Amino acid sequence: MGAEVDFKSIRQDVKKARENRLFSSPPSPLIYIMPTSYSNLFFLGAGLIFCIVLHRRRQRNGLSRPPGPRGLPVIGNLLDIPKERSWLTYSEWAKTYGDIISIEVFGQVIVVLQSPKAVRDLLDKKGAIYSDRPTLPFYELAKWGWFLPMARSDDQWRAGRRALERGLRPSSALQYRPMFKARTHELLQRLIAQSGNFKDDLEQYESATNMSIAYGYDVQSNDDKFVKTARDFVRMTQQAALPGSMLVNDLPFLKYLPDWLPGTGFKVLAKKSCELGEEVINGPLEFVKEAMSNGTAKLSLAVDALREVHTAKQERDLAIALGSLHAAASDSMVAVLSSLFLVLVLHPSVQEKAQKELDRVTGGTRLPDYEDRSSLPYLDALCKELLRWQMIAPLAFPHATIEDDVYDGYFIPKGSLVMANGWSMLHDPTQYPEPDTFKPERHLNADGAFIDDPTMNTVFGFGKRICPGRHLVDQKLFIAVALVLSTLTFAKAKDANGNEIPVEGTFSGNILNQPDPFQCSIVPRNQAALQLITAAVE
Ligand code: HEM
Repeated sequence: MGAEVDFKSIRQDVKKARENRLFSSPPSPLIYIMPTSYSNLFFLGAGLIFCIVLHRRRQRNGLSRPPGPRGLPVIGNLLDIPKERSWLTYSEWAKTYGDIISIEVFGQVIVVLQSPKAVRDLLDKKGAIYSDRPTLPFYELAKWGWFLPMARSDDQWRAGRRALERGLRPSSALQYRPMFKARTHELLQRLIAQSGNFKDDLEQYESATNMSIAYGYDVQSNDDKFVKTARDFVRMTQQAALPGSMLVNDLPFLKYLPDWLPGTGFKVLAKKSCELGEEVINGPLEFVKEAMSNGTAKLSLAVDALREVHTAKQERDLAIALGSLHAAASDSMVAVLSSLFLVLVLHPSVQEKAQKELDRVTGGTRLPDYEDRSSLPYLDALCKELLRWQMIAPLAFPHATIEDDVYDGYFIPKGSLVMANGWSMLHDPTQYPEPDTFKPERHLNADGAFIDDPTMNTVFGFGKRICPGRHLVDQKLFIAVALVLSTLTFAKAKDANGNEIPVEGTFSGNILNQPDPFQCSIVPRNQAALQLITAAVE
């Protein structure tokens, strides 16, 4: 087992750092540009010079950058970027500036691509230039560069990608079908037990599937140490990525200041965050090695891959790939299935239509299975619409360029941060009429057959960085939606007086787009459904 990490003390440090405005969520950008002491004034002056030099260098070769809203001196467009759901603002800007826009924050050029063509031309066809990730000074200090979603495009990232692509390819995803069914049966049972917090139930389902694939590890509760560590780690990385959340990210030279100087508490936080990351990498793999040595290991990617590991470097690469898998996947299906529950509460007609289709196939006397998929086009369309309607990662993760480039007559400097706005592509009213309406029928043709729409791949990102978990999601989402809808009924919850509790149906987030908390009633559809659930988990 890896070194014990004192998570309580890390959480206290995060809290303290927030109070000291080293780390805040959501932050007020102004906090970081208002000098409050002489030392801050010095930092600000040095930062100004740094940004001006950077800005000049980025303007170099005579060509102009893509258009975008004009920013303020030094801080650039910092105040134009909303802290919540920034993809909506970028989509609005597309109407004025076109499919490719650029803005700047403290000298950092940010390019936003808003059409499938621009994304194909740059992120797919020029993947060799556009597949890096930006580094944030806090990530460097916390040594988080190993985490695949934010790793630079170096050899270690390539090794990790190779391991995940191999373990998660379509044929491998098929072998997890029995496990997906079993974990969904457990989820159904927890949902009808009515803990009152379906998000907890979804989180446990999500980590149970991921930990099973990666390590053959059975998650018994949401308090599981490996699960909590991964979740803490991912949430920290998301918070630290928010523009303006860490002063050192905006003024990178601060990282060179000596630790004893006041205002450098972020360095202590970074050191502890590094320990958290190491625990995500090593903790579960140590468990697998121990289980292998005493003969109790279950089939998993780890067991398969450890047989081929001969050097410490290979073991480290594997530990990083698997740690990335279970941490990267920790919130994704929770967001998608929460959206499903919201849709079923807000649109009873969708629930009715899907259940009618399912009953036609199963007769209501058995649970649906993968073999039924070709007879369930509305259900497939519903899954696709869930991924489109409130896509969970509308801006994917930022890519970065490793060379200067010219596109459509615009200059895109090396080191630019490049975001693809999937929201504007999948909410383009010319392709998806009434884009904000949840309408599974848009994915069906006039004969009711499912339409395979290549633009829908946008939900999984782009080029060499496309989500390696996408084939798993295809298998996992279909069976989860089929089992949930065939056995359960969703409706608005009622208060003590029997009045319906209103559901706003709002979403929030800046990196991950998820429904705001809401209450709902979840009950078995009928006695037969209850018996099917009970029999499935026995
Ligand atoms: C509904 C579910 C999911 C969605 C919508 C989703 C979407 C995405 C997106 C948009 C990216 C960024 C791609 C880019 O930068 O261009 C990504 C990256 C990633 N995803 Fe997923 N994902 C999902 C589930 C999963 C699962 C289940 C796993 C693992 C089993 C996973 C593992 C990863 C990893 C490791 C990366 C980083 C890839 C890299 O940077 O090279 N994801 N995902």
